[in-house]
Amino acid sequence: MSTPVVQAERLRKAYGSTVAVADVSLTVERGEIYGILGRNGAGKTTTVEMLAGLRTPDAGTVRVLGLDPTRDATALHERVGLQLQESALPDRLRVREALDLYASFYARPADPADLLDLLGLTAKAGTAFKDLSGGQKQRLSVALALVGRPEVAILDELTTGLDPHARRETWAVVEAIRSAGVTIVLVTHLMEEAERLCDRIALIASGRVSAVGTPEQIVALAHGEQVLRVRPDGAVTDDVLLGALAGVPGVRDASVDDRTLVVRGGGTLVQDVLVALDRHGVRTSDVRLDRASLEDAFVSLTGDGPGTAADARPSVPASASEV
Ligand SMILES: Nc1ncnc2c1ncn2[C@@H]1O[C@H](COP(=O)(O)OP(=O)(O)OP(=O)(O)O)[C@@H](O)[C@H]1O
Repeated sequence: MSTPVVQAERLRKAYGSTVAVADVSLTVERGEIYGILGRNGAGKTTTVEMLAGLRTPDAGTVRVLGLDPTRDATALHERVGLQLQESALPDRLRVREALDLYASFYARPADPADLLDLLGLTAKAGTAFKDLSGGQKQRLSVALALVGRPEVAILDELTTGLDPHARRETWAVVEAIRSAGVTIVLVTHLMEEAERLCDRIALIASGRVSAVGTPEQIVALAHGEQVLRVRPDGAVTDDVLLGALAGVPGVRDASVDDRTLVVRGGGTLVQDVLVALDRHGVRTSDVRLDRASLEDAFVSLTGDGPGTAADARPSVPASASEV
């Protein structure tokens, strides 16, 4: 196997008495979109700032493309593209001017016209920064991160504050960048974004990695595969419902919520549960089967309750699933 693009081992970083990153290890392979997922304050930004050489770890080691981001900053500057949260440019600077300016920092920059095209900004080349929409500003910040033709792009909270349409457009851009051969480290607190884009995800909670895997593996790690909801016809007591499931294969967990039986498990769960209920005289015409979501997995693996969504930034639409 080729050398990993990013290899971080046992990273730690504290700000005074606040331990932002307690113990983070991760390995990013060439060509993947690697997600760093966790709620606000989990330590994601501090982690990627150490990967980018902007902060020196208190302990642990980082290698990016085999180099040390702090010691070999000059060599890595050409090879790592960085898009940090809420990047700002002078109001009057026009899109094309910003790209030309950034291109001048590199020996072999990308063609600004190609980048504008890739990011859907060609029609905005002459527009001042202050007149761009939120999504266009984000896409410009990605263009600026890519202008040095990096092998790795680190993108932090890329779609925070964007409406669902702009968010989807930005996701398409991330996929296009990966198709162009760039390895991507994507920081996000949005479940949907991680699930949709990432090949692998590291779940981070309280400065530690609580799980690493493909979105499917993480979901499976937490819960198995299925969540079944059954609403009985007519009045049935909770005891009868739960009693009917005793010893049924595949059932891992069952509860009753507002007269609905919620069963988690795997295998032939639906069939096993419906047969068991029928045997106990419970009739039902309202059955729903969901795959356990990444959000369920997150709660189960990190111990963070769903109420944590209240910590999310207010600019993020409520429709997005947040951690
Ligand atoms: N420069 C700093 N000085 C002091 N504390 C900091 C600093 N930067 C971050 N922290 C604290 O470290 C912890 C981790 O912050 P960090 O920004 O790495 O988390 P995050 O997961 O990226 O969250 P967010 O998405 O909100 O940026 C938080 O408690 C934060 O308040």
